[in-house]
Amino acid sequence: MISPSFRKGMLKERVMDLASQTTILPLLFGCLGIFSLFRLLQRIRSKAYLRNAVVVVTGATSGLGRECAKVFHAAGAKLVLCGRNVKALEELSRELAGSSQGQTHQPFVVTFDLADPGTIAAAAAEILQCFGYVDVLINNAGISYRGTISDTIVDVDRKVMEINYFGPVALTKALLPSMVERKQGHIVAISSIQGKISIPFRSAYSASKHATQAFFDCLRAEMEEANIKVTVISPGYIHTNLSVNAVTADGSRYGALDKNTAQGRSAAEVAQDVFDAVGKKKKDVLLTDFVPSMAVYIRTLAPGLFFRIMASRARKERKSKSS
Ligand SMILES: NC(=O)C1=CN([C@@H]2O[C@H](COP(=O)(O)OP(=O)(O)OC[C@H]3O[C@@H](n4cnc5c(N)ncnc54)[C@H](OP(=O)(O)O)[C@@H]3O)[C@@H](O)[C@H]2O)C=CC1
Ligand SMILES: CCCCCCCCCCCCCCCC(=O)OCC(=O)COP(=O)(O)O
Repeated sequence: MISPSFRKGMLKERVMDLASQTTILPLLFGCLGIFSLFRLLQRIRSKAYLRNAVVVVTGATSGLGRECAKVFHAAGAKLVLCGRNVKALEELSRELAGSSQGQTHQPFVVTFDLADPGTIAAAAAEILQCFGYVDVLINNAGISYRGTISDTIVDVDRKVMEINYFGPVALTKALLPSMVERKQGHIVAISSIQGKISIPFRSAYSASKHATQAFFDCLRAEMEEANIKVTVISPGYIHTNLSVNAVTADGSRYGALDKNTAQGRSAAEVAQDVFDAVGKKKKDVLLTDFVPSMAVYIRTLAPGLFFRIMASRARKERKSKSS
């Protein structure tokens, strides 16, 4: 037998439930609606920012650079494609022109070697001649490295620093005055999670990416007054030829696709993230899975633990190579 007071309590609870549902549900849908609208507006703003913008992509012959070229071109950017291989760049330029949907622009091609400091000023002048100015410079070109510090000749350290650090720095400095004059511009550096943490057997690569992070962080602060935006993007593994083209201790090509790289994210997907980050004028972006992201936090908050993990990683890798 249910007592009248108990029944009354239940009834009160049901009424309260119904009331809370009727207020919470519309509130929830309202918030979702506002959030979706906000994201839509953000996407429209990003696209408007990059439509008809002059975007320079270095390392456009393959991997992430090639995919960035596709994404930015499809969004209506005016591209300048850079690399060493003129045939590959012209092929890409034709492919982009052929795939055009909506209002797109025929890309220009500028070839130069980032490892040759003497070519960069002339390359920058050629880039500026394409459309008369540059809105966005994407410093994407780079090479990786594999080797032990003890076996690696210093020329290899210099080569990696030249391509990954001094080259992009020189190109940025050469294009900066015209951006400052226009009080408008955006510099993007494709770094790596290895610009935030060092992992064994990648000394030269990791050092070049740490230097990249530091330089472009300084640039962001110094250029704020001139309205020049700076975005540093730090991806984890991407499925590209980066490991195949990596340089080794004696300067020879590594020549193999590593398992980690093969299992990495698709370059097209990462290029879309790069587009979104640039469109939103983000300052610093990590594009990695949970574990590498955690590694960045552990390096900062518990460095001792991070160093132990890295030492154990080095021991294991050395053991697996010697067996
Ligand atoms: N793949 C990955 O796992 C990750 C990559 N990154 C970064 O992404 C960027 C792109 O690499 P990714 O696409 O993976 O690798 P790829 O090897 O596919 O592409 C590298 C690009 O850099 C260009 N390049 C290399 N050396 C030179 C040079 N001396 N002068 C001019 N251009 C040069 C290459 O052009 P060319 O035809 O002239 O050789 C190529 O277009 C790099 O900065 C890399 O460090 C960051 C994190 C992870
Ligand atoms: C939840 C506990 C977390 C514990 C953290 C353990 C630390 C794990 C170390 C993870 C290292 C990740 C390295 C990622 C490296 C990477 O993504 O590099 C990208 C590249 O630039 C690829 O270049 P490469 O030539 O090295 O293939």
